Amino acid sequence: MQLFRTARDLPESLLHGAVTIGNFDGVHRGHAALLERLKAQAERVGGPAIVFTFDPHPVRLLRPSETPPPLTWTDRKAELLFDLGVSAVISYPTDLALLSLTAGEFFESILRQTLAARAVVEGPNFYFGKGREGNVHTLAKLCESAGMTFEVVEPTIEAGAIVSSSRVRQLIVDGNVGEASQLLTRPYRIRGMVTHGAQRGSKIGFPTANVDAIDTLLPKLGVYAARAITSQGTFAAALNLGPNPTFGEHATKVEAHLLGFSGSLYGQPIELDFLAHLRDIRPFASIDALKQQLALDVAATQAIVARHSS
Ligand SMILES: Cc1cc2nc3c(=O)[nH]c(=O)nc-3n(C[C@H](O)[C@H](O)[C@H](O)COP(=O)(O)O)c2cc1C
Ligand SMILES: Nc1ncnc2c1ncn2[C@@H]1O[C@H](COP(=O)(O)OP(=O)(O)O)[C@@H](O)[C@H]1O
Repeated sequence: MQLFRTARDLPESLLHGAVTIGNFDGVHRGHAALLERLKAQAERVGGPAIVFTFDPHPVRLLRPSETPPPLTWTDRKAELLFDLGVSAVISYPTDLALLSLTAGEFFESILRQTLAARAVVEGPNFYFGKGREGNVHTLAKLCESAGMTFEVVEPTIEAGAIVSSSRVRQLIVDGNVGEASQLLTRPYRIRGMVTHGAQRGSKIGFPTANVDAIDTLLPKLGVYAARAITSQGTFAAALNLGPNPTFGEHATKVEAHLLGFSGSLYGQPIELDFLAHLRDIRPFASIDALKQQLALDVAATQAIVARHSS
């Protein structure tokens, strides 16, 4: 299981396998179903199961203003793909040279010369080559003439609709993180670095790690039950994503109170799994009223995290 950030000088073990190309943002159940077919094709041809993905997403280079933040950072995506049994992930450093290849050139350069693929697996809405000129019909013909197997995997349907990264993204934007987790293979996760806040949290008995430098999509503002993954262990966490109106602070921040933790997290990386939306943020008439509500949020978090762990 290896993540490659280049397609140059790949080891021999990555050649002659089954390949799928795509963004795999979030790594959802539709992706998981496609990877089952990828693994079956890999076994059939006696080679590796390879995911070829892009970093950054091609649209980020072509139309930056139209690109929402991704659901997963590259290392996380690779970790999730490895958990689903993929042999290797190639995260291609997307550049304009790659994006200007025609469908035929892309096929020749990536699938034939770089990977010497024996089988290719895609969903029906796969497009490739300059201006998205190639589709599954183009690819089927190219594969046939090159003697490669090509398989199209039908999309996964859940509750009457196709499972897609954009559907997961919408659920997250709506704060519906529980439903998003159902469509993903794991709870929705963000990462960041712990910075200094106003130093109020410990004074009121609920210290919070303020999390900065988040590089993926943020859920709707609100209070959430979460799980915090730190270098000092994994903890249940009551999370506030938004302002602190009780203190007249209106800037959005992400802060997590870790249950059963004491010590310092300043300057350290942290990852947060969103398990459930608890309530909206609101101003409280007094600090005591806020503290009473925080105690309820902590109890709710404890119950939800316990349910997730069992
Ligand atoms: C689970 C949780 C829920 C919170 N809910 C609210 C809220 O509804 N309204 C509010 O004004 N502040 C809320 N807070 C934020 C506290 O006001 C905040 O943690 C405190 O101001 C500490 O800020 P500091 O980290 O900058 O010191 C919440 C914090 C947590 C951890
Ligand atoms: N249970 C805990 N949950 C979160 N942070 C904690 C906890 N215990 C100690 N800390 C530490 O205390 C800091 C938060 O304290 P706080 O008074 O809210 O300060 P700040 O306003 O700088 O975030 C965290 O960044 C972390 O280093």
